[in-house]
Amino acid sequence: MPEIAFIMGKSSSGKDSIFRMLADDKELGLCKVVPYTTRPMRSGETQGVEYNFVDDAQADRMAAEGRIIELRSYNTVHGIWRYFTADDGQIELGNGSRYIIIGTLEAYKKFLRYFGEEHIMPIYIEVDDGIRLERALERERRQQAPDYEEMCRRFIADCHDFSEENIAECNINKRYSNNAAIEQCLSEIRRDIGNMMIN
Ligand SMILES: Nc1ncnc2c1ncn2[C@@H]1O[C@H](COP(=O)(O)OP(=O)(O)OP(=O)(O)O)[C@@H](O)[C@H]1O
Repeated sequence: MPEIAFIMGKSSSGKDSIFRMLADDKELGLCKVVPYTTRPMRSGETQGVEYNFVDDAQADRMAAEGRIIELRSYNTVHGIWRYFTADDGQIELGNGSRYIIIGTLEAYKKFLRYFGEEHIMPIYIEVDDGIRLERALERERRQQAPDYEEMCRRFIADCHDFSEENIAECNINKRYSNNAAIEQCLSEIRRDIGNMMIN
C-alpha cells in the first residue's frame, strides 16, 4: 500500500489549498516533507518550515552524495535558484508513517523512479480551464502588484507540462475534480487516502 500521497495539478487548480487542508488534518496523520531551496529566506519564513534553506555548496554536496530525489532550477534576476527534495531521513518507508508532498508532474516521475510506483498515491487535482482561469484572475487581482503576464504564462505552460500524453505516461488514471466546493473534492480524497494508503 502506498505511503506517499503526491498532490499535483495545474496552476490555480487548488492544489496548495488542498495540500494544506490534508496536511493539517490530524485524523489523516500525514507527515509533511519539507523541501530545500537555495533562494534566500524571505521575511516571515522560518528555517525548516517552508523550506530547508541551504547555500549552493550544500546543495552541490547533497547532489554529489546522490541524495537529491528531484530538482528544479530557475534562472532568476538574482541568479540561479534551485528547489529540490532530498532523501534526508524525512521519508522512511516501511515504518508505518504516511507522507504528503506537493509537486509537479516531472517531480512525480522522479519520485516513481526513486521510491517505486507501489509506494506512491498520485492525487491529481483537475479544474475546467474556464473556472481555473477565473480563479487565477481573482487571486491575481488581490495581489498588491498583480502580474497578469506571468499568470498567463503559467496558464499556457501548464498545457504542455500537464499534457494528456504526460499524464497518461505517468499512469494517472484517477482525477479529483475541484470544479465545485473544495470540501467536496477534499472528502473524496480523504476517503481514498483512508481506503488506499497504508494505515
Ligand atoms: N473549490 C474551489 N472553489 C473556489 N475557489 C477555489 C477552490 N479551490 C481553490 N480555490 C481558490 O482558487 C485559487 C487557487 O487555489 P490555490 O492557490 O490553492 O491553487 P494552486 O493549484 O496551488 O495554484 P498555483 O500552483 O498557481 O499556486 C485560490 O484563490 C483558492 O482560494
